[in-house]
Amino acid sequence: MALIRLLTRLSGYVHLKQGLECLGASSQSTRLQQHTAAHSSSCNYQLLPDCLELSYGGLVMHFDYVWLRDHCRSASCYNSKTHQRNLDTASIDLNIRPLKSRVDENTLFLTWPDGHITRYSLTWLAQNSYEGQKRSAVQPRILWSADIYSSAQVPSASWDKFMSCDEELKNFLNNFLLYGIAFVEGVPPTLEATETATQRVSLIRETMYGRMWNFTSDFSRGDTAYTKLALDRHTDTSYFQEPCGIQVFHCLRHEGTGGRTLLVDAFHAADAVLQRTPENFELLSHVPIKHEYVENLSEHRNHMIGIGPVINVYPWNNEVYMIRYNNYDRSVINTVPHDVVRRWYTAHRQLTAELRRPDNELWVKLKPGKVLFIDNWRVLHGRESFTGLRQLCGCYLTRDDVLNTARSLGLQA
Ligand SMILES: C[N+](C)(C)CCCC[C@H](N)C(=O)O
Ligand SMILES: O=C(O)CCC(=O)C(=O)O
Ligand SMILES: [Fe+2]
Repeated sequence: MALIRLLTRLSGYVHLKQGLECLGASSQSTRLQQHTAAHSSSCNYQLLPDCLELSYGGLVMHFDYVWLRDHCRSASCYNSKTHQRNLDTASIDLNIRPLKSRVDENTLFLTWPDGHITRYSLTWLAQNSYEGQKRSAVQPRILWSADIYSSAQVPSASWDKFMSCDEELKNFLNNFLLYGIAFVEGVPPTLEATETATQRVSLIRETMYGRMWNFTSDFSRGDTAYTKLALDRHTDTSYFQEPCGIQVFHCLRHEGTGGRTLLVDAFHAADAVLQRTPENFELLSHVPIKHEYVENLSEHRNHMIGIGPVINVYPWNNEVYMIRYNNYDRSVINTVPHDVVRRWYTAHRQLTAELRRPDNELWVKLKPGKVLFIDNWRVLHGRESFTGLRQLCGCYLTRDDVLNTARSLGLQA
């Protein structure tokens, strides 16, 4: 079925071919070339009937003319103080083409039928072209097995520096973005200090579990998390339309045995599925799955529903950005026919086998003072069963605000 779509997406040839087709049909197309003397950055472009083709920095790119007019950054079209568009896109003639064009070393100039001139920096065009985006990752990451993560010896942030020094926060966030987990050590074992640590990174995302939570195995809520039972690897709040981006755990005390935390890089597992069986990856990234949380206690009544595929990818580069994987909270499958259901179960089994490979399991014992941040869109968590009193506090964070902090420190996020 959609495998063919996936393969064309991955091959990256489809648009190049379209470009050549418009070249073939270009009896009236203008052919202009310019070789700049500077370095190796030679630039060629031609005005094809329905797009501008630009070769620059080793890339062949195609820009639609309406797009080019829409992305004019001149003072009348774009407010560079607010970074907002002034131009009314709906006023652009959908058949617009430039009247004149030229290029110098770094800049392409287009003159539009009304005389308006747009300047585009060639590097800006390369960065913002579809062809450029297709090759690059939105979020560079290091996919890990337990061995890869352990050998990397990723340092934990230390509480004092973390709170006072931006460089420490930046390193922490850099590790968090690369691996999907990061630790702060030396945090006072209190809910208040945990809250202070999280607020250094982001806004707290309040949910029906509260803002900061502090829980033990008292079954105070209608969920297995509030017991002493083992929990298999999963993402939390898969039953939200937008699952919580980050989860924070701080074990304030444990007098007993067991209770270790399990962490698994689900993007690494998804990548193994993609490499070995692309049609299974395709199914997991297209079949909509419902997750549901139904709580019916006298003090707590909640009914949450979230729908979306297990693997969520950006369609232009097939990069995975979010996984929903929670077999406890997965609800009835009733939106696909039985033959697709069968193939989906096969695909889900393969992903599960990858997630359960012992070499993908990172086990850590959370101790008072050690705060764990987990990317809940990427890294699954679970826990071993335990005995005794175990008290865990933490919260969820707003993903947008974590990424915002990272960007403000100069990181790609
Ligand atoms: C973390 N905290 C104890 C507050 C909530 C646990 C939520 C558990 C739920 N089954 C889920 O996976 O989303
Ligand atoms: O008890 C734990 O270590 C984690 C439980 C859990 O999965 C959760 O609270 O989300
Ligand atoms: Fe959980």
